[in-house]
Amino acid sequence: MLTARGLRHAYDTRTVLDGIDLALAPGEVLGLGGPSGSGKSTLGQLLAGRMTPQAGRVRLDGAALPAPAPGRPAPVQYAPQTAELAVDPRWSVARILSNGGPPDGAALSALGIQPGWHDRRPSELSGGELARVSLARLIHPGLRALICDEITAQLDALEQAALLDRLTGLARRRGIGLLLISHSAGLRARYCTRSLTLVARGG
Ligand SMILES: Nc1ncnc2c1ncn2[C@@H]1O[C@H](COP(=O)(O)OP(=O)(O)OP(=O)(O)O)[C@@H](O)[C@H]1O
Repeated sequence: MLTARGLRHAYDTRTVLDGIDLALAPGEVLGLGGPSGSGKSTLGQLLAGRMTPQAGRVRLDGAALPAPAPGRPAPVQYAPQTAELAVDPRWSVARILSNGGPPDGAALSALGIQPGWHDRRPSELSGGELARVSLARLIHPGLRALICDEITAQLDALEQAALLDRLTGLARRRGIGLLLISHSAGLRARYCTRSLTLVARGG
């Protein structure tokens, strides 16, 4: 179980999040909405340990998130909106997929990663294919929670459904908690068992 208690975060003097509590159970698909600038990406990065909250704490099964180490991928991963910016454009798909350790074969097959893509560069994939590769590189046997930050915002409806059907199925089978950050209430209603909404803070 990934939990957050009393999270607070400010950029300079501007408080973006304050008093945020959240729990993400294994295999749960939880939605996170809220207006632009309300702090969804900030919260996602705090939950994945990419930033440290100025107050409050994030815990995985009651313990602090482990520090990243070579050969030990983080149990909570953050998938950003723009897959192109998350991968090295000079690398082959095979290299991208094996960068954090041996590729997780079952995850590759669940996400529909084709062997024929392995020798290609990111620019030689469609947006939907690259989004799948970008997600697959984050999935490993020890993954407990995946924070998905508007990962389908740049995809058409068919690609969006193909990716989210595959990803939510995999997460439920493996007991991976998914946080789906999305502006789309329809998407959250379709894929999430429940949804939280951040409100914009003044000033
Ligand atoms: N590194 C930063 N330095 C200063 N301010 C930042 C930084 N990152 C985000 N902010 C500000 O914090 C607020 C929350 O940003 P955040 O990206 O978390 O919101 P969001 O809800 O994800 O927005 P969107 O839906 O548009 O992606 C915004 O006003 C943003 O300008």
